[in-house]
Amino acid sequence: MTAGSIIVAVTYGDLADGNEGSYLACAHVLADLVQHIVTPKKAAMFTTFPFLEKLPSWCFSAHSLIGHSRELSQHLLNEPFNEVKAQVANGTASRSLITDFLSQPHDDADKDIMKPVAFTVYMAGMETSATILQTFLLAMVLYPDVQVRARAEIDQVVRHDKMPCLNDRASLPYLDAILCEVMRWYPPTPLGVAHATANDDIYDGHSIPKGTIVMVNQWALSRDEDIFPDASRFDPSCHLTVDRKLKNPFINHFAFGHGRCICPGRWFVEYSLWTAAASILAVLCIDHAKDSNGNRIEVKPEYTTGSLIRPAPFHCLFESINTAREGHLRAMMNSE
Ligand code: HEM
Repeated sequence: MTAGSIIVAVTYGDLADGNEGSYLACAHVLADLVQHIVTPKKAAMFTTFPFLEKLPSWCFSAHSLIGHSRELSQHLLNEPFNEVKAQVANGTASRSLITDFLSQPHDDADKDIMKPVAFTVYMAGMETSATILQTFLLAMVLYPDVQVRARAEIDQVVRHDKMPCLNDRASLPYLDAILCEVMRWYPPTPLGVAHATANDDIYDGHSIPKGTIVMVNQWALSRDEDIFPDASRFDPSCHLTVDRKLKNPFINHFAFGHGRCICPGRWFVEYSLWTAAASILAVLCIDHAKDSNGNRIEVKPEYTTGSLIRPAPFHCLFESINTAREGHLRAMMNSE
């Protein structure tokens, strides 16, 4: 929800109470449907047997899902946009991507482009950012030593009654290394995003005809034991040099894709994710939850499959460990 709310705020500004939640819920259902419709197995089937594309959609079991996802897409494409337009007309809109667009001269053709642009930003950013935050929490439960080290770094740099802020970032390299490792450990799009070659090409002696589907296997990159020994272990240190500097900037992470279509939201993620992770670690200890008998509930790193993966639901316990910072955080949340 946090990841989605930030992206909605940037894209559409402050929407009416209740509407933001309903759009987010709708977007979540749509993302789930797309996961069912666009699977790596189906992509392989359509690539191997291209004639399947010519068949009407009712030939496939996903037919009703496609219809429903179309309705949801139309809803998300139009409703938040129309709401912001009405806010602009009655002078209640807060600044956003859409208000910036509406404040400039535009015609219907521009509007037809702007709606999907906003929708794409929102859909591309929401689930990926949510996955990364969930993976961060999962890693903190499973690797308490990493959590303790990250909190110690924050407490050494930031006064104990202050929240960490982006100005502190340069002094907190281990936290940056954690975020790089979260992206490496379980990249949200393990097979990247499919592209097709626009022309015939030759790569490393292999001929690649025009129209070939090309995917970067991020999962293989993440499991390259030459670079990441013991790759299934969560180990932020592998992203740091001996003098505690990040080996590669976060925004160059392979999990953001490559080339012309590399994720344009990566700076946004860098700041929003850093702020969320730093705030969580500064205020809360994340631990295994306990069952009704007081026994620790074990957690395993289990993930959904598909083009976008996320951790299977897991239990964890949050305990406030700094009342002064907790007070700041609550005040910030209540002032919104
Ligand atoms: C940790 C979070 C994120 C990850 C791992 C991620 C990853 C990716 C990847 C792998 C691609 C495809 C790149 C390619 O085609 O090779 C992509 C595209 C894209 N991302 Fe992100 N993304 C994240 C967050 C965001 C956010 C927060 C936004 C918006 C605020 C965003 C907006 C986009 C857009 C608009 C595209 C399509 C770009 C294009 O086709 O030209 N992403 N992202």
